[in-house]
This record gives sequence, C-alpha cells and structure tokens, in this order.
Amino acid sequence: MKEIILASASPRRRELLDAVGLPYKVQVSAIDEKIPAAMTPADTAMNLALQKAQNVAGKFASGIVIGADTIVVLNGHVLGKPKDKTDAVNMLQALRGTTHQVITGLAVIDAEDGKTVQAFEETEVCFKNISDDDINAYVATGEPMDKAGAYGIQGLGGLFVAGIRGCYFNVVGLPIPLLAEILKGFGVDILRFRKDNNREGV
Ligand SMILES: Cc1cn([C@H]2C[C@H](O)[C@@H](COP(=O)(O)OP(=O)(O)OP(=O)(O)O)O2)c(=O)[nH]c1=O
Repeated sequence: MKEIILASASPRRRELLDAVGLPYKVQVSAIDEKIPAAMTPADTAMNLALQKAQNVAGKFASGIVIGADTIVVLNGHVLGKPKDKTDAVNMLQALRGTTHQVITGLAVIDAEDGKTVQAFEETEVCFKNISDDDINAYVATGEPMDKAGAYGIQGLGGLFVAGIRGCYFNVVGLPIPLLAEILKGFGVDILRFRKDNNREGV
C-alpha cells in the first residue's frame, strides 16, 4: 500500500485517522489560509483543502496526500477560526438558536502521478439558544480559539448542540466515510488494508 500523508496540523484529524487504524505520517502544509472571494462555501473548503494537499504533495516523490479544511456556514456566510476572544463571542452569539452547516472540503493527491480528487461533506448542526453568560464562560476556556465557528462539538461545545443531521466526523474535521470512499480510488481500502485486522477492544 502506498504511504498515506496527512497534510494537517489538526490533532482532531489525527485522532480520527488513528481511530480507524490507518497508518500515516504527518506533513504540515505551509499555506496562508486565505478564503478566496466569490466562491461558494463548498468550493471555498475544497479550494483550501487543495492548497494544503498540493503544498505537501510537492515535497514528496510518492504517497497519497490528504488535505482537509473545515468551515462553518451561517446563512451563506463562511465562518473560519476566530481571530480573538471577541470574535469568538461574536460567532457564538450569531450561531446560537440557529441551524447552520459545517462543511469539510477534502483533497486527495497521489504525489507520484498527480491524480487529484476533491469532494466535500456537509452536516447540519442545530444550536441551542445559549446565554451570553454561557458563551463567555465557554470562550474563557480557550477551547473555541483553533476551531471553525468557535466551537468544538467533540468538547465542551457539544453542550450547545441540540442535534445534527449528517456525518458527525465531518463536524470534527474529517469525514471518514467520505474519505474512505475516495481512498478506494487510490487503491487504499480502510476496512481491509491489513491482514491482521483484529480490532478487539477498540
Ligand atoms: C465546527 C468544528 C470545527 N473543529 C475544528 C476542525 C479543524 O481542525 C478546525 C478548522 O480549521 P482548519 O483550517 O480546517 O484546520 P486546522 O487549521 O485545524 O488544521 P490544518 O489546516 O493544518 O489541517 O476546526 C472542531 O474541532 N470541532 C468542531 O465542532
């Protein structure tokens, strides 16, 4: 099997790949994450994912490179990571009581021949109508600062979520089922890639 290279600094993405037992190495991309103007939210996420994957693919002669980018979309407007605590408070105030979308764009590149596949997953997240007090207490924990939309559903931010429709892993930053489908086209079968596939105790 070709080597898998995750073009990401996100600990969440590593944890999600670890959970399915796929061996990989990490090479963080060196791109300046600028949200391109005049693109749909899905195209924005896929474009950023592509920039990350291309940047890393250029450093390797072979291997399957995975790039991803997660954004939150409220009424068609893209929310990335908060710039500071005030920005985080503003984002959470805008998100409370809403149903919004979380989109993760994926780009997978075979560094050897340049074959590239892009896709995105979209999940709807319904937020409770949380109080300013709760927002301030949450922002004070620091958890929102490195996360799109200023929350982490997998952490304390999960307390604000009334429900979701769609892929949970997508919200956390890597839509594993979609990625598994894409990787099959690169000759990587997550379910069957090793002979000794004993997952007892996982
Ligand atoms: C909405 C949401 C986002 N996030 C995270 C996932 C992503 O790591 C982050 C969005 O930022 P990204 O720019 O997608 O990723 P990153 O900067 O963390 O890592 P890299 O660019 O190196 O791949 O927000 C959560 O962890 N939980 C959530 O509920």
